[in-house]
Amino acid sequence: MTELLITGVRLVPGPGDAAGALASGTQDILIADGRYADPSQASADATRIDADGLLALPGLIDLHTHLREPGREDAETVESGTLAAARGGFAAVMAMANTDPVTDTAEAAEHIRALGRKHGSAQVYPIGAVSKGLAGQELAELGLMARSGVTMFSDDGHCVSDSRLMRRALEYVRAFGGVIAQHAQDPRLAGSDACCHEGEVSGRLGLPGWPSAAEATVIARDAELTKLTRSRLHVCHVSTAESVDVLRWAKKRAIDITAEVTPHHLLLTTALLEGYDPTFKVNPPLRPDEDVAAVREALADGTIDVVATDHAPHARHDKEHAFGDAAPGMVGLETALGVVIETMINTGALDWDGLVDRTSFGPGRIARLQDGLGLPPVLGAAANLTVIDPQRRTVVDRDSSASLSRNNPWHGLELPDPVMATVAGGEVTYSRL
Ligand SMILES: NC(=O)N[C@@H](CC(=O)O)C(=O)O
Ligand SMILES: [Zn+2]
Ligand SMILES: [Zn+2]
Repeated sequence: MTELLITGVRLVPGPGDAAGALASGTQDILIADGRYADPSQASADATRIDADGLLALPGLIDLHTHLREPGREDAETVESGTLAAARGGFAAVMAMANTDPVTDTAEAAEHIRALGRKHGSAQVYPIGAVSKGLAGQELAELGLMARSGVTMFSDDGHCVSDSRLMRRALEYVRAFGGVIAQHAQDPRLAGSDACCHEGEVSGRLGLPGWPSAAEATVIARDAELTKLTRSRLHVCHVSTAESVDVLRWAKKRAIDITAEVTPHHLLLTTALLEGYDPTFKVNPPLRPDEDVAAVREALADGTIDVVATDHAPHARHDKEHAFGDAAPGMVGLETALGVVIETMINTGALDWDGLVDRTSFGPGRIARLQDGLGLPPVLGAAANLTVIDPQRRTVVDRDSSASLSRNNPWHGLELPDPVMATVAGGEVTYSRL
């Protein structure tokens, strides 16, 4: 029997009152053989972690991680990416399908799961592609992938722009309670060269524009298709006020739609593009202040359900190019919780229960994860826990990252650096205590 006793920690079990959940407040938490146990039964030789003054949250879950393995192990591997996840407080990550080969079969999904079991410092759940090879033509083997345990499907990196294919995908996953996660980008309004929010800055810098309408119109169409098929839709990386309006409208009509916002869209703005530094190139692009305010407000009121990182590591030789030619995407696993604390807790927009909902319970509900993930700690359940010091702050240094990539937009910024220990699936995956 291995026993871990976390002493004097203040537990934030999250909103709601689940039967048998540990009470909120300061206490000792015992994890015996990976499961929550009665701390009064701890043996004398239990490993002790002194967590006086720290908070314990249900383990974070990231719905949107790019691990790059198989195919681009020079940018990230399951090992390095999940190490970054553990350092960021994540107990589990959902791995996007845009690898090489694409995760578009049950075998490919099983391969990701096996890599996660072998090398993972976080639990790894594969996301299946919607279309074969992400080509947007033919549906992938959604049913077979579902039978192998896949619950979420996405062509992320590409939009499922064909309305008929989107309708078929939504119809298909409805049978088994799956969800389609859409990268909302109308390729006719924002093509593959679009790299800057369309507005004053894009005009002045001479960068191809990505209008807000390219996102909002796809969300509106997909909401209608979700209603038509009585299925379930999740919207990736929502970035604008117009998209938030569409989400509010859809939710009011009881359409089964959820949405995520990234840490970078909660804090960074279009103004950063002035220096043409490709570190700040991302899809969808960074937006102006008004949009940042709108997505924060939407996350606070629940119109946007969750935070998801869209951790998108890129090797130097793909990123260090002229702005227009560089690969889009930025890393984010290690800084995500710090950014959410800075933008949502330190501003009073969310309380700790709200943060637990947006970073753990919400993602767990959307992806329908099992294994004690996204739930309040309950005696007997597998432990997934993030221990934090919300006061701790650091200047971000891209070179101290566990990620293999250095496309870090937070480099040089002072941010909360809260994560002290992470427990995933009953195992301590990271600790600086
Ligand atoms: N966000 C990005 O700019 N890039 C992502 C793909 C995506 O999330 O659309 C990537 O895979 O690099
Ligand atoms: Zn995307
Ligand atoms: Zn992505």
